[in-house]
Amino acid sequence: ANSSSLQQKMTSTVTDKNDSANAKTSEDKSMNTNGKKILVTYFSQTGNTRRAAEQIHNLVGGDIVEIKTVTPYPTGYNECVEVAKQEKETNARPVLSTKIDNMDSYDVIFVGYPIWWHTAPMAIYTFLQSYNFSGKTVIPFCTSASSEFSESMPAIQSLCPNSTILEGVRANEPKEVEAWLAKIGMR
Ligand SMILES: Cc1cc2nc3c(=O)[nH]c(=O)nc-3n(C[C@H](O)[C@H](O)[C@H](O)COP(=O)(O)O)c2cc1C
Repeated sequence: ANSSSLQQKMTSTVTDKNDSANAKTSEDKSMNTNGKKILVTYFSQTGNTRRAAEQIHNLVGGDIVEIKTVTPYPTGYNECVEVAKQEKETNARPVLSTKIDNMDSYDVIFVGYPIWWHTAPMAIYTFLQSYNFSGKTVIPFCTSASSEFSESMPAIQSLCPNSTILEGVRANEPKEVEAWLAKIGMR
């Protein structure tokens, strides 16, 4: 391949690469993406998970997409808690407005969400059931008030039965996010 088409390929694979945040060698960078197409997805009601997703995206590159529901959740905390409780109890699948047409082209999908009622929000259940993640690498992360990441693991495991699921993290602390990405070989 000539250098300009290679360049094009690299930039379409790795967009928004934050070089100043990535002190590693170019060899490490290419190992990180190594022909793998990365997608960072997240659901966030109040912005915490969005911040974590943006940090991850800055560090690993790839594309980033917010998972949104057709019906927004109430902005009031108590009201939102009630709706979420109802959805969990009825095993609801809230309809998403987010559609990712080229999901097949991604190899590695980060999936971020707040812990709601000790699991992932039901919107994440809808999301993970909307695509075929077989053979793909799924990397979950959450934010929470106090719950451990592991509370959401049974949901992710049952929703992605044929995926390689890498160790997830509670991504509240930016420092821990960096350490975690290094640990799972994504930096
Ligand atoms: C409906 C609802 C349920 C929640 N349930 C839990 C929970 O079970 N455990 C916990 O530690 N935090 C819980 N929280 C707190 C959120 O997980 C936490 O604030 C998270 O960082 C919010 O992420 P976001 O800003 O991306 O929406 C809940 C919040 C809401 C709105």
